Amino acid sequence: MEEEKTNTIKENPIELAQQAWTHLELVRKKSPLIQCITNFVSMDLMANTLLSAGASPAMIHSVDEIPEFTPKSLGVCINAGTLTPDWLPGMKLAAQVANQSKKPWVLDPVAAGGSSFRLKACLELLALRPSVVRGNGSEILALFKGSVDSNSKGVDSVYGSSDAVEAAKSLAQQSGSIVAVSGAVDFITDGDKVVCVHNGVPMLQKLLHLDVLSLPSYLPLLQLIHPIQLKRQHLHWLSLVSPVR
Ligand SMILES: Nc1ncnc2c1ncn2[C@@H]1O[C@H](COP(=O)(O)OP(=O)(O)O)[C@@H](O)[C@H]1O
Ligand SMILES: Cc1ncsc1CCOP(=O)(O)O
Repeated sequence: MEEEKTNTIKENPIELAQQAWTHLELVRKKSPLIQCITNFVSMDLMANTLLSAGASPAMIHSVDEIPEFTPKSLGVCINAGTLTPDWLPGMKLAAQVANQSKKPWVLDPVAAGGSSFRLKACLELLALRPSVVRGNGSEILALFKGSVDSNSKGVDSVYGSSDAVEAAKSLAQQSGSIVAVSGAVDFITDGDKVVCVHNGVPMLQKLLHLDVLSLPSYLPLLQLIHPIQLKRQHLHWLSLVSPVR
């Protein structure tokens, strides 16, 4: 059904696995620096996951350091999970410095539809044109509609990922970002093509930050693989290197 509605891409799984391995080896060889501005809940896990991939994480969020530090990183991950007003300027500055230094950055708009403050902050970050936006169905729909969801359950989604595919495509077209929606099927779109990743495990809904689309910290690593521009086929390897699958 989803595949009929969307302009989906069929990939050769063996070729993808080979590419994924090559990419992982490259990450291990280069050990790139990834800056993360993320939530207090999964901060440790994000750092350890990046280390396990072979990267070098740095949880650095002070506006006093970002102008010097962000250009040294390969890419930046910005997660709004435990957002407070005092962290927002650092997030915005890191996004701007990343753009100026042509470094990719990923926006994880956690619980974007949960409150007016959070929604406004996530929309302001979205306006800074992230390379990748990664959210669950509720988060992507909230960004697309630009409205708070009265049914919001905070960080959990009240919609399936397939409910948000068209919103993700429109969001990608409007923002110029690659948009990834997690759920029973993970969808990744550049606004035209849609990659469907069918290897979800229900248990992953009950774990924080252990699935690949919930590992936005991995996404800047893709800059190593394609130094010019993040491409949707490079996102596919992420589905193959999850620590849980
Ligand atoms: N119903 C499901 N069946 C199988 N896998 C799922 C299901 N829901 C989520 N997943 C898996 O869990 C991952 C995390 O999805 P999700 O729970 O939407 O993320 P988040 O923690 O950001 O809300 C997905 O990428 C997918 O692999
Ligand atoms: C439970 C919770 N509350 C605020 S952020 C958060 C965790 C979000 O998890 P992730 O970092 O995987 O998006």
